[in-house]
Amino acid sequence: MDPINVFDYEKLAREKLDQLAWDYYNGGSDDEVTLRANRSAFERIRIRPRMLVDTKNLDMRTTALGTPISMPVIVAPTAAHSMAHPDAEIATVQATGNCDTIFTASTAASRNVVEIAQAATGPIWFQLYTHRNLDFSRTLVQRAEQAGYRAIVFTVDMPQLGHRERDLRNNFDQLQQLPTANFQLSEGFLNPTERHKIDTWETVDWLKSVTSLPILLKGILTAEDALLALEHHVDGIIVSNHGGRQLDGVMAGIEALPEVVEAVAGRCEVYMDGGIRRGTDILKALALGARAVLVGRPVLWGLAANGAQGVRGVLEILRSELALAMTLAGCPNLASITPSLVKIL
Ligand SMILES: Cc1cc2nc3c(=O)[nH]c(=O)nc-3n(C[C@H](O)[C@H](O)[C@H](O)COP(=O)(O)O)c2cc1C
Ligand SMILES: CCCCCCC(=O)C(=O)O
Repeated sequence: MDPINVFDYEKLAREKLDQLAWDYYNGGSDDEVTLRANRSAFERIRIRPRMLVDTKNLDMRTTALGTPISMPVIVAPTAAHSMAHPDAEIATVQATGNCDTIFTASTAASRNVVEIAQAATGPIWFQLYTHRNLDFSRTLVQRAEQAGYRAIVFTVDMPQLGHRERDLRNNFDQLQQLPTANFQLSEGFLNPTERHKIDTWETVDWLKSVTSLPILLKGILTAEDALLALEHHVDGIIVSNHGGRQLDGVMAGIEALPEVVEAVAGRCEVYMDGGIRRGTDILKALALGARAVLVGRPVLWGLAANGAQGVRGVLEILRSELALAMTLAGCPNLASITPSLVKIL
């Protein structure tokens, strides 16, 4: 039977992936409290649907930093897609473009920034982890800009890798063993373990000085940091706990979203990720002020299950679930999805 929800893709991925890849993809840090919270927090938010609303001409199109997208769903940056499928990021970027939305390429992708751009069939963003050698990072960012990426997503929640016990038990040292391609782009091979360990707010200023692309900070969870992000003139914030893979015990993305949205007060775009698995999850995130959501693992499950077709299958399921949720909640368009649509228990 064809998958009818993204959890069906998760089961198919489980059958295809070896234990090491499965654990790397699906695992979180420490006790995985935050990983579970990313899902369970959605259950504490209930929808207040409106009846007898004309939703015949349902419209879920929006823009992300000015780029038109067909639905408020964007593909999150995730490392090393070659562990899921030999077509790797080439399949993912093409399937995402064919769904008319944005693909975010990870610094730790298994294909390099230029190859991914050349294969793209739609808009792309580039996610940055800085390198100890900031000249290398500058070159990477500028290469992304030249290759046609439309924004830089600077991930700020990883001064160091989280304590991922599944990977430790599998003897999987990500920093040494992840199949990454960008680190081989420059003068000779640069070891991916040579991450820049001292990102500070000055790094945001540095980034602004080396690119004219809009900058989003990914990994913000508090009003305090959202205000600092505004002081440093970012264009967008992605409320995220890195899929429960960094500091265990932090708030779920959906729990942190309202305080960030309130602090930002419309001064930049706010996105969220973590645990989005259903159209109703997307509806709740939009009601709490996200402009769009990002999805991580479900895309990897689709890729593992059936390459580009699987990625497209996952994104189309999310689209049709969101359409149904909007119809049943009486929301003909995204503007009609407001905080009054939800009640937090
Ligand atoms: C296997 C895996 C690899 C990831 N790699 C990156 C990465 O390279 N850069 C990054 O900013 N976030 C990375 N993330 C975090 C995602 O961008 C995103 O925040 C998270 O997966 C969202 O949660 P979800 O998987 O529940 O949708 C990764 C997540 C996973 C599961
Ligand atoms: C440059 C090597 C670090 C890769 C980390 C990938 C990642 O973000 C993850 O969550 O895993």
